[in-house]
Amino acid sequence: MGPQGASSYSLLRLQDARMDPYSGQMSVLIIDDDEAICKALGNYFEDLGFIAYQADAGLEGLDVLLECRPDAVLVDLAMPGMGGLEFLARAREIAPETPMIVVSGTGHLEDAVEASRLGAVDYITKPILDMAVVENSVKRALEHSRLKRENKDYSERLEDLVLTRTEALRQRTQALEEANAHLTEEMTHRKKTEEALRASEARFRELADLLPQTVFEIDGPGKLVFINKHGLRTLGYAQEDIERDIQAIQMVSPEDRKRIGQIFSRLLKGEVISPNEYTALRKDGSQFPAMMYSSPVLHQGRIVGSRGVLFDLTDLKRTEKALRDSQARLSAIIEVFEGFIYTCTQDYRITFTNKKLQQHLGKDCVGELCYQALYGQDSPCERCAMDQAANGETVRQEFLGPLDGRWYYSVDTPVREAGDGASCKQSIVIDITDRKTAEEALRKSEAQLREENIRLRSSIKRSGRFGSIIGKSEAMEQVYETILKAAVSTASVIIYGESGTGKELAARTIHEMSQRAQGPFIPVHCGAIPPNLIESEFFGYKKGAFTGADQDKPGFLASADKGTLFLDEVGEIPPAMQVKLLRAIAGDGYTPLGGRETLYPDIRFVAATNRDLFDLMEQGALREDFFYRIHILPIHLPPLRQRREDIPLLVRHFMEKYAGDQPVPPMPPDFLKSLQKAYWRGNVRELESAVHRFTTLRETAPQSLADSSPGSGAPKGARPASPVRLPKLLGKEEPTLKEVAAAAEREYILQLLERYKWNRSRAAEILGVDRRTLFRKIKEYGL
Ligand SMILES: Nc1ncnc2c1ncn2[C@@H]1O[C@H](COP(=O)(O)OP(=O)(O)OP(=O)(O)O)[C@@H](O)[C@H]1O
Repeated sequence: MGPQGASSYSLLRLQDARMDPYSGQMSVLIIDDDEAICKALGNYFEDLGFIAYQADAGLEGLDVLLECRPDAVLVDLAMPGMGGLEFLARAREIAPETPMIVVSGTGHLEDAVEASRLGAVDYITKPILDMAVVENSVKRALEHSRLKRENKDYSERLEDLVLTRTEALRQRTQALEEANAHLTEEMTHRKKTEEALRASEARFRELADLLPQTVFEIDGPGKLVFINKHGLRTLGYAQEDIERDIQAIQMVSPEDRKRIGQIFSRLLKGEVISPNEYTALRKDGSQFPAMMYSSPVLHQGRIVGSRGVLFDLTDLKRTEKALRDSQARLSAIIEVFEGFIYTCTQDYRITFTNKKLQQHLGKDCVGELCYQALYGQDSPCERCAMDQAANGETVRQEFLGPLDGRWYYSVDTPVREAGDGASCKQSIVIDITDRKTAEEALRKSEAQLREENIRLRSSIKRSGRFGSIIGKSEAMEQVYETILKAAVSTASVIIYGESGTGKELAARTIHEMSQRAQGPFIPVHCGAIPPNLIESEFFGYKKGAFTGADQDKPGFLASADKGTLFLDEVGEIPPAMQVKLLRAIAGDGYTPLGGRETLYPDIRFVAATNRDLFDLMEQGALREDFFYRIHILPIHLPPLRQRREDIPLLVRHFMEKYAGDQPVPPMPPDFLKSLQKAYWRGNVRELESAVHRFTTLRETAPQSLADSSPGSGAPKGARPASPVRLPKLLGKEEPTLKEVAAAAEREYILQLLERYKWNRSRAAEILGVDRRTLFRKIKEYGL
């Protein structure tokens, strides 16, 4: 009997019976040699919706089991051939999971036990009185089998799950360990990097502190985090300000702060920012122009801030302004410049002409050939300085304009244009016709002057007089030459000569021949001024400057303004006064005693001395700087004994002078001879005195005659003074007592001076007065 198709089985019933939650028809194999039972059971289960397979023997049952794989098996025990127990044993091998239910008519307990041992899940005895018993048993068996299957599946799935999860866990643990190791390595690396970064930051800041520019660092949000020492100083902050609150330091003006913010955000995006100009701000609120260069600061590939340098542009701006100003001035000068200015290229093309030249030519001539447009030539001018200009030389020359016959002075300079060397020449041309004419006139007048000079010399030769100076000896002619030179110069003059040689006379002549002749000539006898008064005498004083200063008094410097100050006996000025005088001579001015204002007089200084100034310098009595300031134009007046040929002229001159309106008295025959032989230690002054005495007293024995032997130079012992001859000297019948005393004093001083060969120190000693007092008396009495 083959498997038979089952009648429809209610799925709903199956689901109600919770036998099979999944879709699909259940099947049951019924094995029984009793056909009726087999059929009844088959029909019954087919009615239930099962597919019912039927077999009438054990062996056939095994085949169906193998082929159809029923969900449950109902098997009889006692069957011909293979019995139920053997089937169970064999079936357990083929389909161990399929539930087997025994339906037997024997009812032996041993069979039931054996069937159970062989895997039967239930044991139903025949006759089957209620098919529902079989149905329930099958359903239970199917449920059990399902549960078992499910359990097995679940166990298997669980195992798989555990295995999968365990593997996943292992992998995750391994990944975590690896990640941990990586992280640790990363952290170490980062730590090292950060340490290196900190060290390099510190080095950067140390270096930045050495730079002479403002170096700063700003973080991402735009806040100052570092500024070097120079920056602090430039912005007027102190180290404490940084320590207190570095972010309070504002480097730029409030208006520029916004701009900076925008620039930093661009910088943070990695943009390259070109340098910008800002108005930098100092702590005290003052501002200055500055240029800022910024570059991004990278940390691990990320821009975290910026670093920059701030340059103070004050000097640059000032220079730029000065340059602009000077350019403007230059343009203004070019605009009003009275000469011609033009530039041209190396192929003689005009590139620029100034207004003056344009007016002169009636057009600008730019682009035209210079030699044609300016000089009316067919080829470059012979004097053209183009080649020299190309070599970087400046050429100055005078030339006669070929078109107008006027004289010009030109300065040709190379014009260097950026990059291409001496690409063209600039010429400045000035009309010098007037100067040339004046020069010509000057040359003519010089020639006339020379002629005049010659005439003057020959007139000196004839008359033996140069201004008020008498003498025509060669030595004196040389003196006149130097006086003339001194008269046309403004340099300081120093006159050397023994006492009485005419130093003051020479100084006065210089003054009278100079351009200052209309100004005052102030002689100062420095040796006669008491040291304590010297400053007030020279500088003058203001009312109230000291006790007794009851009104302003101008000093010698004020009196000599626009004239000549003659410093006689210059070596007698004390060194302290020399310093002050030096300043005044050098143009630094002076201040009167008790005054506030510095005065700058316009004075020509002429000094004189009968002493050796080098000796005085060595002794420390004369400052070197003072000496070199006054010793510029020296004049040496020769002593009278070295120009005896001038004596007759001088005698004649003085005799006329002292005779006044009276006729010149006749001179005894030997008198002139004796005068020419005398030593004349007191020089012209002494000679003048002798002639004076002769004219008034008819005295013919000058003291110097005593030393007339040639080579004699020193007094030969003192002799008693002659009685004083007063009444005649006074020229007055009844002089006052004061006049008599003064005349006696004058006469006695003169006698002493003559006796001691004008040795004033000796005379002062005998007179019991100091040298200054004696100097004063000599001047006072005109000795
Ligand atoms: N060459 C001269 N011709 C005419 N007079 C002269 C000449 N030299 C000197 N004298 C007269 O001699 C006198 C003295 O001259 P002066 O005072 O110029 O001499 P000094 O060298 O300045 O003397 P000291 O050094 O003593 O001041 C004056 O009266 C002056 O007129």
